[in-house]
Amino acid sequence: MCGSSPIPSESAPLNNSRLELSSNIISYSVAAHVPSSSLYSSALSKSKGVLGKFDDAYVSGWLDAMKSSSPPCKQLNMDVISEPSIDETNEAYCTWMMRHPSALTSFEQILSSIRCKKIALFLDYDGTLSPIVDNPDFAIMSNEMRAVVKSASKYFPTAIISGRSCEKVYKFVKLTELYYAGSHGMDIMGPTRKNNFGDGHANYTVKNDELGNGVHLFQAPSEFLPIINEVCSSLVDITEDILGAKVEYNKYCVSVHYRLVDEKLWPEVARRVLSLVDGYPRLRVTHGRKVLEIRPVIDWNKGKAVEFLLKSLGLSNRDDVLAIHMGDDKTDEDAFKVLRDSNLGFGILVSSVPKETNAFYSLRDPSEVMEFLKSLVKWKEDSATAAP
Ligand SMILES: O=P(O)(O)OC[C@H]1O[C@H](O[C@H]2O[C@H](CO)[C@@H](O)[C@H](O)[C@H]2O)[C@H](O)[C@@H](O)[C@@H]1O
Repeated sequence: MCGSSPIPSESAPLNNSRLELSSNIISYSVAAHVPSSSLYSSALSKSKGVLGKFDDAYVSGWLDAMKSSSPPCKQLNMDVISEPSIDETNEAYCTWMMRHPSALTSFEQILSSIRCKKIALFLDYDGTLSPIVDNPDFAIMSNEMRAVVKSASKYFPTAIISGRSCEKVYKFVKLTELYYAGSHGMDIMGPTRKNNFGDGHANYTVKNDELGNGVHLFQAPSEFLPIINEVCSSLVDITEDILGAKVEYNKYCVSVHYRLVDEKLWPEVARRVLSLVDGYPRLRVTHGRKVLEIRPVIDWNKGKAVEFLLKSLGLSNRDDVLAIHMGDDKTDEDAFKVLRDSNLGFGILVSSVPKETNAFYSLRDPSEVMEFLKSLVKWKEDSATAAP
């Protein structure tokens, strides 16, 4: 599985190209893995005349990233993709685990570092709280996972930090007691009962809405919204003939999924997306797990969102606070790095294959995430019972 180079490079070169998106639009071509030859020719001919600098050499840089952006799927169980188990991994994975030990087997060690500290929890959604599935609309969180996240939030301030929009991730999680940082942290909401955060921040707004009556604590400049809407519509148009391509609107970002696109057409997906975004100097393209993400060129990411939330919660610059961020994606590295560099806490990478990471610990998959959260809650409950 790991081959001669065991560390997949999810951070392969992404340009700072620009792009934008649309409204509540989700386009999903028919779910099938192998497009017909007529679809091939349709998809390929559509691109003629727009390539320009987006030639094969340029696109191939992206292709490497696209191919390595999610572990290969070994088994299909219903709609859930089971990634390679630890039993199937080779020596490289074991070596990697020595550098990024399991947060479960290291739980006692973790306890020794968090005892007497106030914990803040930052949780990615896709691939961390829910398993990676083919169709992003079906990335359902189990009731058991929801229950343990709810229990954790009773003891620790807990935030979901996702590439999805706040509204969308809230529809999956459905817990009003949490903080939500959607669009990779560009849209942050908190529960209404704790509405004294964000004072003095330039982008602070308060607005009740359908998100459990939450309040907005931070938002990227609203001028990006029409741009994103426009780009989203264009992306839907230019990918409609690519079987399996899906465009997902995430408010300040747009995702172009290619998980279900035949691999032969991946260069075409990249070419079209890069070409379109190139016309939007204020947008750029990054990649996640079998997804290209179009987002504003602003200095904001999941790491900044973690810092913002810690400050908002009165938890920054304190020796008695320890933050834990758990995530599976390249975008989670910004949060891992902030915690590592500032000594504010540590990251836990959720991965069943070796990856370059700034996280200290690792967990294999969402089921291990759930076990870890359960252990944290149990430790807290036991400590409360044992207290005089
Ligand atoms: O930060 P996250 O919460 O991890 O969001 C990142 C992207 O997650 C979703 O896509 C990923 O999960 C899908 C469902 O399992 C999967 O089909 C897709 O291939 C993955 O890339 C979400 O749909 C994207 O919009 C998020 O940006």
